[in-house]
Amino acid sequence: RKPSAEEFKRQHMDPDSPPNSRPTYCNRMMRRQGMTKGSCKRVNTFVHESWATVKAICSQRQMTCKTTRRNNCHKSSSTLHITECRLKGSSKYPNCDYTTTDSQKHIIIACDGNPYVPVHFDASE
Ligand SMILES: Nc1ncnc2c1ncn2[C@@H]1O[C@H](C(=O)NS(=O)(=O)C[C@H]2[C@@H](O)[C@H](n3ccc(=O)[nH]c3=O)O[C@@H]2CO)[C@@H](O)[C@H]1O
Repeated sequence: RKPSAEEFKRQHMDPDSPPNSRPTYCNRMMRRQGMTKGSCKRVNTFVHESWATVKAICSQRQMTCKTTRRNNCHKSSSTLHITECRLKGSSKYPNCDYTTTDSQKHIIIACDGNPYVPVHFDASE
């Protein structure tokens, strides 16, 4: 599927819920957002900030992406509230079982298109 802002929002935006360290958050959200169909997505980060805040990262200085050699990545100037979901080793499809880890980290996203908007979550640090 072509990466798009809508795809980014579906996979990575959860502005309405505060950082959520309930252990079931990831199991619920990964299913609700459609990332456990066909296979269990291994790693996924949800960002508990507004779309305006995340969109604004695209105007930060561009940098080389961590996961590709493209240079349309941008790092947030401040740390953001995120929840990282990581598939447990013991998890067996279709029961996708995730760890839920809250943190406040800088995020690195790729932006594309006109308007120039977030399309890919690259990394956090
Ligand atoms: N520069 C670009 N510019 C424009 N587009 C670009 C660019 N780069 C890729 N795409 C496209 O994006 C699409 C895509 O899904 N890429 S993905 O690497 O698999 C996404 C990762 C991420 O969702 C998740 N993850 C990972 C770490 C973490 O901390 N948190 C976390 O959530 O895991 C996934 C796998 O790592 C794909 O179509 C690719 O072509």
